Amino acid sequence: METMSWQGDRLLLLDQQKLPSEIKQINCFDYLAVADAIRTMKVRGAPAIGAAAAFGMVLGAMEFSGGNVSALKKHLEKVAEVLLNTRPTAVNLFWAVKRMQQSMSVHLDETPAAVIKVLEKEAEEIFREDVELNKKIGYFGSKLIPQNAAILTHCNAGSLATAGYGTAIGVIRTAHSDGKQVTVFADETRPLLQGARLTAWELQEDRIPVTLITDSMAGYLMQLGKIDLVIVGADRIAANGDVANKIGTYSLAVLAKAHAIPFYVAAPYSTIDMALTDGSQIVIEERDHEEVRRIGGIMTAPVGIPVFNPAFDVTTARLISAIITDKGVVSAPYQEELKKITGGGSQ
Ligand SMILES: CSC[C@@H](O)[C@@H](O)C(=O)COP(=O)(O)O
Repeated sequence: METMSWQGDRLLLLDQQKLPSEIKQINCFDYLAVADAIRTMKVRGAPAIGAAAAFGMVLGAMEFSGGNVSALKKHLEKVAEVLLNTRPTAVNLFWAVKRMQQSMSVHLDETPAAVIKVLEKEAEEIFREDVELNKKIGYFGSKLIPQNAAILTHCNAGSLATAGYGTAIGVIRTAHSDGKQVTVFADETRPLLQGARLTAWELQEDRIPVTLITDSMAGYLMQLGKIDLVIVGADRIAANGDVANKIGTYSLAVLAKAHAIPFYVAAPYSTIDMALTDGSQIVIEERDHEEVRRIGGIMTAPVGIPVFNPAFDVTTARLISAIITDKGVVSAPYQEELKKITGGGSQ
């Protein structure tokens, strides 16, 4: 089942809040619905958020009536602001919206209808390109995966988190199809259980062997020698190689280092933010405290108990064995290599 599909007049999204107990699709007929789906994590995962926002820009443009192209451009600045204010950490969102705005900048002497067509083509290209990038990440990453490897992953960096195929899960998927007999341990990923609800489901659907563990079991499994490597996705990679990813990723990287286990990050170029010199500059989203007080909507803590709920953390570059990108595998020192991958540009 596809994460999203563009229907010409609306964006169809697989509602990831409902998975795996319900397979439900939602129609987004306007950009506000797309913004809401991103904010409420019906669509989530850095590249998927970027692609959804690109289609949100198209829907925003389609809602524009009357006026010339410069009025459309102004209207789209408002649309972009709404989309960009949904979630702060994944840079792919900012990258995709900026790319959409740039795509129209060379068509400003055309009619609004023609510009809307340009925007639609660009969003479709962002979507198509993401699948292609993931397959390249899979190709480069699979070479790092030994035969019979037991792989630990966190959150969901699979086809659900992207336009398709996945980044970290894309590497696992390629290694599996290369005949490497891999087995996966999926962290459940509190508080929203992307590992339990999404990764476990996605891998089971694809018949890739997967065992679910709670987040706190990872260290014990490493101590028992049951994990050969860790691979995760990323929401934003700073110029020095520091990586923001789902909360809990940093703890895994520290554990992996303590047990001398390789710790890999897989991400496309659109996740690299050369404008930030290091991870301390990454804005970490803090989400609703009820997400921690409840599991699956059921209260598991005293009413009103103080909570801290950062959705991401930053793993320092020195803990990362290598970053697997669509242009190849890079290792420390990261700055020069990441610059080459992005062409030196910032988002
Ligand atoms: C290819 S997805 C990479 C990351 O976006 C993923 O690991 C992650 O942290 C997702 O967080 P989420 O809060 O579910 O959007």
